[in-house]
Parts: sequence; structure tokens; C-alpha cells
Amino acid sequence: MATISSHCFRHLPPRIPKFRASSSLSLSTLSCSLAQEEDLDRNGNASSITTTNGNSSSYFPKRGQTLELVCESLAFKGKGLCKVTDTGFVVMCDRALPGERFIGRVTRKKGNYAEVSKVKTISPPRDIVDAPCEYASHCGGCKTQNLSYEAQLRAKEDQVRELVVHVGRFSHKELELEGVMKPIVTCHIQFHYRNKMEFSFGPYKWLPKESLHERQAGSDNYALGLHVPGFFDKVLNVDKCLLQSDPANKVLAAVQDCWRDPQLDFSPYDVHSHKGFLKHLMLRTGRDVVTGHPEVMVNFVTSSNKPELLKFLVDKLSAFPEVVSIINNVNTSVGNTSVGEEEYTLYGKSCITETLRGLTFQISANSFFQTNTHQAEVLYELIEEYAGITGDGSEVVLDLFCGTGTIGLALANSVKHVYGYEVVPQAIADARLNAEINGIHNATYVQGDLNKIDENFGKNFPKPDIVISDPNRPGMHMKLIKFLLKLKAPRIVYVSCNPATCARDLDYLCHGVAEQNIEGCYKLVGLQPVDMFPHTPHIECGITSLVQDISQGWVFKVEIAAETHASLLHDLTNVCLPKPF
Ligand SMILES: C[S@@+](CC[C@H](N)C(=O)[O-])C[C@H]1O[C@@H](n2cnc3c(N)ncnc32)[C@H](O)[C@@H]1O
Repeated sequence: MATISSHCFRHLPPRIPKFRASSSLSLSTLSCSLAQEEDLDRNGNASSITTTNGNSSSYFPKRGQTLELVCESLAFKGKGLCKVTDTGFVVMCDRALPGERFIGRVTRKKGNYAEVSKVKTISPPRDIVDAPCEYASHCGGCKTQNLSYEAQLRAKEDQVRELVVHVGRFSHKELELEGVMKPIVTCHIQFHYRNKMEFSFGPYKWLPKESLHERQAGSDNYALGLHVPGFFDKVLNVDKCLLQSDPANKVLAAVQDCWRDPQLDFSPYDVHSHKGFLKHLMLRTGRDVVTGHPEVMVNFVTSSNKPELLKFLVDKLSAFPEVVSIINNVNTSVGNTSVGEEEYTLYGKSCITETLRGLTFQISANSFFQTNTHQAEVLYELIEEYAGITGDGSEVVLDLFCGTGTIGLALANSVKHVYGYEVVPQAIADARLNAEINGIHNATYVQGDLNKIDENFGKNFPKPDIVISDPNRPGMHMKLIKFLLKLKAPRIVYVSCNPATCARDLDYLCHGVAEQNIEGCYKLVGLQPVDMFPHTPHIECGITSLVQDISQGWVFKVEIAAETHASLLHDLTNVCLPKPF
């Protein structure tokens, strides 16, 4: 195995600033890089790399150089972790799969590792299967569709284990012998599981080299689809996505069928010139809580407010019985996100509904809701199990990063009170509404930034018996870590969509913050990865259950989420702007 530092995250500042989707890749790769740094320190030789067989070499590949490589495993975000055959030098390669021997060309060097692009496969990966989706080899969404599902699960589980060992500083013995690390939970529905997809409009269809001759002219060349990985301005035209529901695919096909017609006068938004009208098409699928039938929300994100232009599409799509809501988010900024400054309901309702753990939730165009509803049921059941609620109605739950309140509300009927904290005001409004719709009166929701808490945080609610923490990718701020270390809650359930930051936070909570002379006071008692997003590189580090000191435990969920989410790709490109198409 290529080495990964056992203390690499100790080199990081207590909290990584601006840690976004893009940086999650670097966290994983950084693990390798820092591993080598550690070797360098030990050896006292700045150009020395320790290879797997213990040999040293001063081998640093040059940009443009071709190398023979073997992919060992998948790193976070699905990049293949490889090593140069002779030297063991670590490189990362997009779309390289475990067991694959190939020739790669070095595209960039990063500290002590390099990134390569694949030139030619010498021998195929293990566990390869035919990808059912025609776009799988180029689309940013399903990077591992051609890897058997069992192998995907193994790779995700290994990734979580490696991060918790090397970043979180837990030993294999603790994880395995003490039964802390549980086998990853399978997602039984492996296609059509996403309830939300965001497609982007673009002025040119991106085509792979071998298809360039198929380039069309004029509006026929307009694209509506998903981003090519790493490129905010390259849109792969997609007529159907195997991750979204059938009714959503019907809507996508209907839009694709007509929107390029010059008579409709649509122009796709150009992210370079900032001209054009149509930015994104977001499709969300919920359920009518009475009939159980699917209901679809169509959200057009446009650069200006021109409802007359959208009328043809609204009339066409509203004829589908599943389409119950057509929304227009107007986003006049040059940024290309889907959240508009203004939102208009062009047809039907402003929200759709979904049920989770027997409760009803209203979902508006931009509210956060777990994207895999089926697996969210599984996840929430595990959270409940790890929370170890007694059911006698005496316990207080603190629901940190509560979003629209789904986790806390699912627990509310078994506890005394739920206190939820969340930064987005609309999410707090939705959480209160969701409590009301479900007749829940023992939940209090407070809007606030958990990165900016002060010594007064905690004075407005009683000491919680159970803390649920479900931060987004950057994980928890040091201020919150310190609060939890002082709080000494009997139990914490940590739900995470980023195993790297989750492992870092587990380290702080259990082993302390040495730089600040603070001791840890929790014990990791359960680590449960859950596959929320098959075929994608994202891990829902399902549930990690930590228990204060000796007690019960925490839950930690490792998510392997879908990268198709356009906002993630935008984040990526903010860091490294590609050249125009
Ligand atoms: C992964 S989501 C979890 C939502 C919710 N627990 C659920 O399962 O539906 C993370 C949530 O944290 C919120 N959030 C992000 N940064 C925050 C901060 N600094 N303070 C409070 N909430 C924050 C986001 O708005 C988002 O709703």
C-alpha cells in the first residue's frame, strides 16, 4: 500500500479555512502528500520518497512525462490512488480503477504527489462491469458506474477506515477488534434514487475527441446536461440520467425535445460572456402524501425575469400529471448558482411534499432535503439507533446543523425537547413549518452561525442528553468542537458527508486539541458508513456514534454523495479556472 500519514492532519490548522467541495479532494490527496512529508522529515532528506518496499528514491516525475502505474484504491472524490511501478511515487488519476495497470501522463505536480491523466490501459481493473449509462465515461456524476457495486462498497468502506486511522488517529485494533467499525450499509436501490438533479444550460455541447466530427451548428449545438468533471463551462448534453426518477426523465426529455427551436427564442447562459437567459433546470421529485404518487417540481433558473419566454415550456410541462409545481428562480448575478434573488411560481404549488420516518416534509425549490429518500430512511433509522434514545420522554436533543429539521423531528416524539440550530433563515422557517405540519410542539429552532458561537452558546437550552451534529463538508468549527468538549454530552451522533473532516473532528473530540492543550473526552463507539449515492465517489460517513468518555457512543455517517450537483462543480472551478472551451 502507498503510505498515508498517520498524523497528517495534525499539520493542518485547527480548522481548514474555506474548505469546500473542491478541497475535499485535496484533503484526501493531502493525506498522501503529508505522509510523504512525514517520511521526508524522518529521513531528513528533502528529495527522498519512501516506497512501499522501504526503498528510497529521489524520483519526482516531470510534467508531461508518461509513467506506468497501478491503481491501488479509490481516494476521496473517486480519484484512483496509484503508484509508479518502480519507485512507489504516489500519483492520483481521475477514472483509474483499483487493479488497473495503465500509462498516465503527468499533468501537474502537487507537493509530493502528482496528478496524471490516463493515456492507455495496459491491463483492466478488477471487478469491471459494463456501465449501463451511455454518458458514464465522461459525465461528472457517475464516475464508478463501470466498477461492480460490491467493489464500490469495498472502496468506500476502505476509504473511511483509512481516513479514520490516518487522519483521526484511531488504531485498526480499536476499529476492528472492538467492533467499532461496522460494514458499510448497502443502498438497495442503485439507480433512479436521486430526488433532485440540477442540469445546466450552455452555448456548446462538450464532445469527447472521438466525437468532435458530430459537432452541430447554431442552436443545435446548445447543451443541456451535466458538467464534465472539473469544468464549470463544459456541459455534456444529457437526454436521460439514470440516477433520477422516471417522471423527472420524462420532463428532461420534453425540455430537450423543444428548447433549441429558434422560434422559442431561448438562449443558454454563457458563463464567460455572462450573456444568455437559461441557466439551470432543476428537477425535484417528491411524493403526494395521500396517494403516494410521485410529484415533480420543475425549477427554471434564469438570468432575468421573462415569464412570457417560459410560457411555452410551462404549458407543455404542466400537461404531465406528475408535474405539480413549476418555479422560476431569477438569478441576475454573474455567479451561476441555482438560488435566485427572486422566486416565482409559474404553475401549481410552490412546494412539493415527501415523507420520511412517517412525517411529512414540505420541500421548496431551494430547501435542503436528503437527496436519496429511500436511503435517508435507512440512515435516519440508524441515527435513532445510535442515539440510543430511552423512549421515556425525558431526554433533550440538540440538533446542530438541523437544516429543515428532518433528523430532530424524526426523534421528537420519543424525547422531551429538540433544539435545532441552523444558519439559513429559510431552512429555519421550513423546520418550524415542518414541526407544525406534523403536530410537533416540542421542537425549538434557532437561526445562527455555528462557526461564530461565543461563550453564551448553550445558555439558552438545557444540557442535552444527545447531540446530533450533521455539518456540511467543512465539518465543525473549532469553536463548536471546544463547546462540545466543555459540554461533555453523554452522547454525540455525528452525521457527515465528508469522511476526511469527520475523521479530523473525531480526533479532536476523542484525543483532544494538543496545540491548545485541550484534552479529548469522548470515546468512539460506533462507526457506520452508509452508501447514500451508488456509482458516485461520495461517501456518507453514515453515522459515527461518539459517547462521552466510556459511555455509549457516537454515530458517524460517511456519505459518498453525488458530484452531479452543479454547485459542487462550480466550487471546484472557483479554485482552478479552466481555459475557455
Ligand atoms: C448536511 S446539511 C444537514 C441538514 C439536516 N441535518 C438534514 O439532514 O436535513 C448541513 C446543514 O448545515 C447548515 N450549515 C452550514 N454551515 C452552517 C453554520 N456555520 N452554522 C449553522 N448551520 C450551518 C447548512 O445550511 C445545512 O442545512
